[in-house]
Amino acid sequence: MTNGSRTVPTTVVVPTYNERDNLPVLAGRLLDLGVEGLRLLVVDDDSPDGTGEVADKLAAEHPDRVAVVHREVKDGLGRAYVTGMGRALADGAEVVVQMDADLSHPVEAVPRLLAPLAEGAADFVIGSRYVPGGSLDTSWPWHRRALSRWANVYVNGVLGLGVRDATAGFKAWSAKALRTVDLDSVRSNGYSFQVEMNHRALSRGLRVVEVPITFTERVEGTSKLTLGVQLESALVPWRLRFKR
Ligand SMILES: Nc1nc2c(ncn2[C@@H]2O[C@H](COP(=O)(O)OP(=O)(O)O[C@H]3O[C@H](CO)[C@@H](O)[C@H](O)[C@@H]3O)[C@@H](O)[C@H]2O)c(=O)[nH]1
Repeated sequence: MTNGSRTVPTTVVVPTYNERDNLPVLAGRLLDLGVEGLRLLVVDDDSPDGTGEVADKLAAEHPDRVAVVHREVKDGLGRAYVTGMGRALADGAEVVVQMDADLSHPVEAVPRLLAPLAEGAADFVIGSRYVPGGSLDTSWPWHRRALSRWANVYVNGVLGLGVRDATAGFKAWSAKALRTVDLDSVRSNGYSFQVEMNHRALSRGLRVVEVPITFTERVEGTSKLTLGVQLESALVPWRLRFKR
């Protein structure tokens, strides 16, 4: 990303667990975007399918553009993001993008997520399925569609965030915004991580813009959505509301 004539160091953080077939496709498309200063940071949790080795190979092929953090056990999406975002900031990133490895988030939309940050119009940007122009792949299972819609109504009802896609996992953050949310004290680990990040950011006065994206159902691999993640998601908005 550039700001005037200056290249802005931009890191895309991608958590992976069993994404062997998806990761090389995602990496290739990200590196081919033509976004100046863009790097990829993979956070892998010792995936049994060998995703970590695939990531190491990508890093060896693109030493200036791809890096890998290996964690020893599967420890959840939220903590993977906290680790990856912290590392990106420590390495000098001024903008951090978060996205899934499974190609459900459209790679070509990354520049549209970066634009409001470059223009100074937002502190963080949500790739949103629920603003005009955004959409959900019709092949997403009906129960996931219903759960996603319901989660947004629920979260906004409890917390009044005022964002249309409160659980979205495709976002771009300025470094200042990530420092303001105080990553190290984030507690949520499933997709309520997204809710907690929004809540922290908005309650600290940060500005958000939602840009429309089309969310596509993954082709390879499986979702890691568990009952535990869903229960956490039901409880987290209340914990945040009463600040416990
Ligand atoms: N390192 C690591 N990565 C993980 C873990 N669990 C999941 N991931 C990675 O996190 C990404 C998202 O995981 P999925 O399991 O595919 O997510 P999902 O259920 O489809 O949920 C997506 O949509 C939700 C909104 O509907 C989002 O809230 C969520 O963040 C994600 O984008 C993938 O790249 C996956 O490999 C983990 O424990 N550790």
